[in-house]
Amino acid sequence: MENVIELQHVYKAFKGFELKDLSISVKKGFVTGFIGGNGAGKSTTIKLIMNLLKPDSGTIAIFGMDYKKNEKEIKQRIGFVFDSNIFYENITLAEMKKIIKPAYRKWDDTLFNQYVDMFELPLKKNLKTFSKGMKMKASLTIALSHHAELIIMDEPTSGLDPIIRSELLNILHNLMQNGERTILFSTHITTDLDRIADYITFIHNGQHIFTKEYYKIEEEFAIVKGGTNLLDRDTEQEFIGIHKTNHGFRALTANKQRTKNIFGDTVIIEKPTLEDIMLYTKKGEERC
Ligand SMILES: Nc1ncnc2c1ncn2[C@@H]1O[C@H](COP(=O)(O)OP(=O)(O)OP(=O)(O)O)[C@@H](O)[C@H]1O
Repeated sequence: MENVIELQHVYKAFKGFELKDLSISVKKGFVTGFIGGNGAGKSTTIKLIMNLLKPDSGTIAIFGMDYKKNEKEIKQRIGFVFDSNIFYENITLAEMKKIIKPAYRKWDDTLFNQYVDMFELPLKKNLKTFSKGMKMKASLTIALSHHAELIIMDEPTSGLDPIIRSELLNILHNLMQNGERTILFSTHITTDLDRIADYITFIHNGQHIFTKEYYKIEEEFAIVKGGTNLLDRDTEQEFIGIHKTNHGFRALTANKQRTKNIFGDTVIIEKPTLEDIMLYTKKGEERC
């Protein structure tokens, strides 16, 4: 399967933060949900992927190409759906289009007008009067109007109400039907990914924890509940993180089958959410 994005051993340091040896790939034709808590390094990774930041070491290939030689070609094929605050606010959407259109070889006015109609966006109103949801749709319209093959979205649903979020997720779902498009979608609203993500990439504290097909996460990981009498130094090692109360424990395992073999019927095993995986990974780290 073709990788549209490939990071190999990428290292980037800021004062007090490091992205460490990040090797991740994003597969063509799928939606990859990019998750991690606040400050995990999602935006930094996206900036590296967009060439808005340079890695200290390691390599980044987009569509198999390198930014040093092929920046223009790569940028033609990416649509970046950014945080609404980056918009030039004192112009209309029609004026915005005029500025952006000449930069793209494949700009398509018909498509632009179709999305403007579909999203019910006003062309002649100042962008600063747009709501967050409208800004998101305007940003997506621009990405789609130049036939972007790779759409990168940094926290696209944050700050949107549930109705607009749901609408956006439906739009993204429909966009994926031709199999040619790839979406990388960073979020900490993990429930949004239930509906559209094929793969999940999880980073924590600047480190890549895993990239997995969504359905495999549910096959491999599990929430385990039982009495604290079952816990000792050895059994605790089975879990990524444990939460103990007076009544018992709740823990996360990355090996559901092994946990079943060890604990049998003495524990309750449940399906984890992505939020559980993020929370217990943090808990596990605190325990160390
Ligand atoms: N230009 C910069 N200079 C110095 N430190 C930075 C810079 N950009 C990001 N950082 C730091 O890098 C860390 C990771 O930030 P980043 O924005 O990548 O995280 P994130 O996963 O996107 O978080 P959030 O979900 O809160 O947006 C943070 O500690 C942040 O303060």
